[in-house]
Amino acid sequence: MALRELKVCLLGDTGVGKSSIVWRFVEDSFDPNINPTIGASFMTKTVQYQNELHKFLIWDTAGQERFRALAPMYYRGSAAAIIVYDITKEESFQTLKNWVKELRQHGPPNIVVAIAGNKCDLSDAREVPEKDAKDYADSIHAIFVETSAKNAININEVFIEISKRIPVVEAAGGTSGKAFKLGRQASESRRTCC
Ligand SMILES: Nc1nc2c(ncn2[C@@H]2O[C@H](COP(=O)(O)OP(=O)(O)OP(=O)(O)O)[C@@H](O)[C@H]2O)c(=O)[nH]1
Repeated sequence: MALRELKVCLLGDTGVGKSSIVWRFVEDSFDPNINPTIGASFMTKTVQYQNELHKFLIWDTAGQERFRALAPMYYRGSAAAIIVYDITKEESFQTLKNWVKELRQHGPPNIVVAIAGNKCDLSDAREVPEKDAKDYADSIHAIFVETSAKNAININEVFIEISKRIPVVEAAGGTSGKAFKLGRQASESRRTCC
């Protein structure tokens, strides 16, 4: 079975739950006292997707402003970016829009963008309506899902949706296996910028 390495970075304000999402995905656990990330942290997880193995190389960036300038090191060369906001913090949704702009200007041209509205277990304190976020995600052709790292809601789904949007690698020109071409994306057409 073919193994593909997919570099993925997580972006978003501090405290929105980026590390908790990664921890839930890789270790299937939740630490309520997790510390803020310093710089960035790295974890991997391999999952089967159709007839391929997808090894996610996950860079979890620090959301604090003082680390912001480091982000390009992590989104450069990424197959996908998961931009996280906190559904109980409107400000974190505005920050997300700034990350989308930055990726458009400086990110890889074909990067898959996934928007994760985290802490959906706190819907009583919601500040960002799900429909507004979904409409915005649709307008930029991004994956959208509301997640809860705490209650393990929709975490695997984010990565499955990314796998679905990664262009298929097809053998081209006979059976030598030496030449490859990128196939059309399985899902809807989308802008090439993000
Ligand atoms: N209720 C709830 N709390 C969460 C959830 N995800 C994370 N948290 C809490 O939110 C706080 C921040 O989580 P982190 O995962 O450290 O956030 P981060 O985005 O990685 O923050 P930085 O590393 O500073 O960028 C922690 O106290 C977590 O326990 C969630 O889905 N629901």
